[in-house]
Amino acid sequence: MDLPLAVECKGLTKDYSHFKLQGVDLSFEQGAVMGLVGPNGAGKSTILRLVMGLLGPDAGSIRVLGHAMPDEQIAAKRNIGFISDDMRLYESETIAFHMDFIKSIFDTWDADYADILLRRFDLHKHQKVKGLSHGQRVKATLLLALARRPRLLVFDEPTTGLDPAVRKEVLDEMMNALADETRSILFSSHNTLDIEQISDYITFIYGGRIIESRNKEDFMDGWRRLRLTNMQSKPLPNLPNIKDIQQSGHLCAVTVNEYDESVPAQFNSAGQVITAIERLSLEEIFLANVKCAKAMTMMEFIQ
Ligand SMILES: Nc1ncnc2c1ncn2[C@@H]1O[C@H](COP(=O)(O)OP(=O)(O)OP(=O)(O)O)[C@@H](O)[C@H]1O
Repeated sequence: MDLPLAVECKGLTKDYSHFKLQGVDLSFEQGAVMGLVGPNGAGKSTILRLVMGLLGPDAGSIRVLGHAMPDEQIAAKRNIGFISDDMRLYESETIAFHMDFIKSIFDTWDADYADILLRRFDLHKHQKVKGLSHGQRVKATLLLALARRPRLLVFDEPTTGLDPAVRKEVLDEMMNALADETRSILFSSHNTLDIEQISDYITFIYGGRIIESRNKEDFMDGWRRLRLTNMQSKPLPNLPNIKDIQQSGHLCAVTVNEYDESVPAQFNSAGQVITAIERLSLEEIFLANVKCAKAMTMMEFIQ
């Protein structure tokens, strides 16, 4: 029997006074990692809160592991581990207290795995929360979520404020949690390296809208930077997929998406000499997407 999708959002809309999440479609299958990337205020946390049933949408539908949200959130949440910055542990209690507390609620608690995570994360279970550093708090929260063995992990900015070593530990453990092929992760991050490293799918959000959502290989493969020399100052071909142009004298760097073999041919036909065609990192794609989306928003505003 086919498993239900890990997350299936259709036409999600949420209207705040100064912000609107518009027509968000977002789906991925169990066993996959979906990374949400976008600038501050793009709507990433709002989407995660909708997925968790912490907010109700104004329009659209959400199913998580086959459960309609928010109506069936109690059933869904037995199988979801959620971590966000605004989650609070009891300051005057120990990590062990929290472990016992979660264990008393969730019969899926895996005590052996919890002990392994304590050692891996170098945490002391009798230490009180108020004495933990930021990185130790993130690791303790991750431990509490992972040791429940949820089918879906939802993380809002899991690596913000972590040093590179702790960041790696957290990412490694997120990946370890996927060893079973039906476990899934939905997470947001400003850190494009994290997204690039562990995601199967990437969704880019800007101004409450999805700009691109596809599997990582297609996402990364669709973007190129063409370096051109244009001694006779001929106009560039008029292509809708040109996303950025940097001109310096006769040298020009053109960033395109939806790249295929026909693109260089069109530049050649327009009399441009291509000196290099480069792939972009996710960081560069992020910056090009933001620049382009900002320009589009300005155009809509002016019209
Ligand atoms: N409860 C609320 N009431 C009014 N506006 C809100 C509310 N929650 C979020 N917003 C607005 O929605 C927009 C998107 O916020 P959201 O937290 O989803 O963005 P984000 O992409 O997660 O940003 P960041 O990367 O800075 O965390 C922001 O403009 C924010 O001010």
